[in-house]
Amino acid sequence: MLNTITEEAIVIKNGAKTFQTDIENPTYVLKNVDLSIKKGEFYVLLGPSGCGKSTLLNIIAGFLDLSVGELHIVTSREENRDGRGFVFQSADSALFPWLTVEENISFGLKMKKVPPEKRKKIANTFIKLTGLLGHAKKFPDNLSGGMKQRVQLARVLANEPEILLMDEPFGALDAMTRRTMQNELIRIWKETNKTVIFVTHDIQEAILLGQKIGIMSVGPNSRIETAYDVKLPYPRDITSIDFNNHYKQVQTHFEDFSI
Ligand SMILES: Nc1ncnc2c1ncn2[C@@H]1O[C@H](COP(=O)(O)OP(=O)(O)OP(=O)(O)O)[C@@H](O)[C@H]1O
Repeated sequence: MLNTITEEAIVIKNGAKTFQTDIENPTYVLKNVDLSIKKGEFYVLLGPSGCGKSTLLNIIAGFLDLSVGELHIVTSREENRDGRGFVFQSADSALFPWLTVEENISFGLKMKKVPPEKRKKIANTFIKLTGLLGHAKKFPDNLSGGMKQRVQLARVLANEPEILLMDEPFGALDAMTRRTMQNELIRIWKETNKTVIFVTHDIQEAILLGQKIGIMSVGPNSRIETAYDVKLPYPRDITSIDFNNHYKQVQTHFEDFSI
């Protein structure tokens, strides 16, 4: 069963972003971006390299501001920023190598002055959820790429964000580990009911994961050209005829350039 979708969690109206200042006619990376993501939805941002996917994700994360337009984030937190958790492509640069798996996962809780016993309990919950049982006392250097990405995900989840922002989180993993992590992410999303925004330039990954795919046009002036619904049940079979039909339909948006 798909997660229940009831209301909007993220809305962008007529958004634009330029990194240029002090000129009269700036070049916009993003222009006329309209986006609406429902609470509990798994939304994939798909587009060619350099079109502005990470820029858009960073705007939703609050790391960057829109130059033009409106961004609305709806979470139940007093500080909306607390409602958002960001998973980076590289776990190596996100994790602290001098802390164990458990310490990495509970780091944010320690910063929030959560008492040690409660920290341990929360860390254990997410160690279990992300399949890290038996690895709590290890250091990141002694883990595989997939395990490190699990730790990063567990650390983000331990802060209980309502919105999970993921920037090509499996891009650096080998093909088999990547497939395992994709399946794990779907399981975790279903168990936790988060809103997920997932960036990729891989059409197959987009169809495998997303309920909706925001297909971005080539930059500059990139926008969400189409919000494409993937009405396939999970887990999805990449060898099925239905999957292949979706693939062909999405691919038509990218026929003029390689993504
Ligand atoms: N801080 C910055 N200052 C200036 N230009 C930037 C900055 N960040 C991104 N850009 C430019 O914005 C455009 C979009 O970059 P972005 O990284 O968002 O694209 P992307 O779609 O995520 O690319 P990729 O798939 O290759 O990671 C690029 O032309 C990039 O050079």
